[in-house]
Amino acid sequence: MKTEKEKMLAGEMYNPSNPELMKDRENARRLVRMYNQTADTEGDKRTKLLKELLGSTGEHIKMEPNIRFDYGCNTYVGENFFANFDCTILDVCEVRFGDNCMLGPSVQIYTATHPLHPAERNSGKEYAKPITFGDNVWIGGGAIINPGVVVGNNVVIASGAVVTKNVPDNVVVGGNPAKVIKQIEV
Ligand SMILES: CC(=O)SCCNC(=O)CCNC(=O)[C@H](O)C(C)(C)COP(=O)(O)OP(=O)(O)OC[C@H]1O[C@@H](n2cnc3c(N)ncnc32)[C@H](O)[C@@H]1OP(=O)(O)O
Repeated sequence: MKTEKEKMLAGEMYNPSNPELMKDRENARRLVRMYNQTADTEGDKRTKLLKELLGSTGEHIKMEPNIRFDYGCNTYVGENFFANFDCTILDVCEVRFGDNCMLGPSVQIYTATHPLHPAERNSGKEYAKPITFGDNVWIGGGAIINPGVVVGNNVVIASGAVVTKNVPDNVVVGGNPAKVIKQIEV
């Protein structure tokens, strides 16, 4: 039989009050709190904390405080990752970034979701869908990425976009819901 954690990562309905999951979230909050209390002069400490918090990182990673994660360990970032202030990643399912990805301020990435039917939602059970980004993705400030979205390579997501569907390679998308604004010749 699957554990609640295995169900969660598989995108199935799971119980978030499960003790193992609560412990994982407490650990993430501890590391996030330490990170958000660091000074700008403590670059090495920030890198060390991010490497402890996240599932994996490249050599070069920078995130401006404050950061927020549900688990941290379910987020995997490639080489040269940068996130500006106030990045929120609800990584109930996996969030994966390729290389050279850059996030503007207040970007929000939500794998977490809930049943639409009120009786099912009120049961307390919930589920999530993974989110994936290719290489060379720039996400503008205030963009929201919804559960289950797959973003291609060489993509620009305009500021304030709400991305609800998959995004192909080499495009700029923007708006709510986000649509292709222009192609990028690569
Ligand atoms: C890592 C960091 O810290 S980044 C710092 C934070 N900075 C940002 O978040 C800025 C993000 N930049 C943007 O959103 C820009 O608008 C870009 C990069 C997406 C597009 O820039 P450009 O290629 O110069 O596009 P341009 O200004 O020519 O606009 C093209 C069309 O898209 C529309 N558009 C531009 N930005 C947006 C937007 N954020 N949302 C919706 N539509 C937009 C324009 O109105 C225009 O529409 P039209 O053709 O009907 O007139």
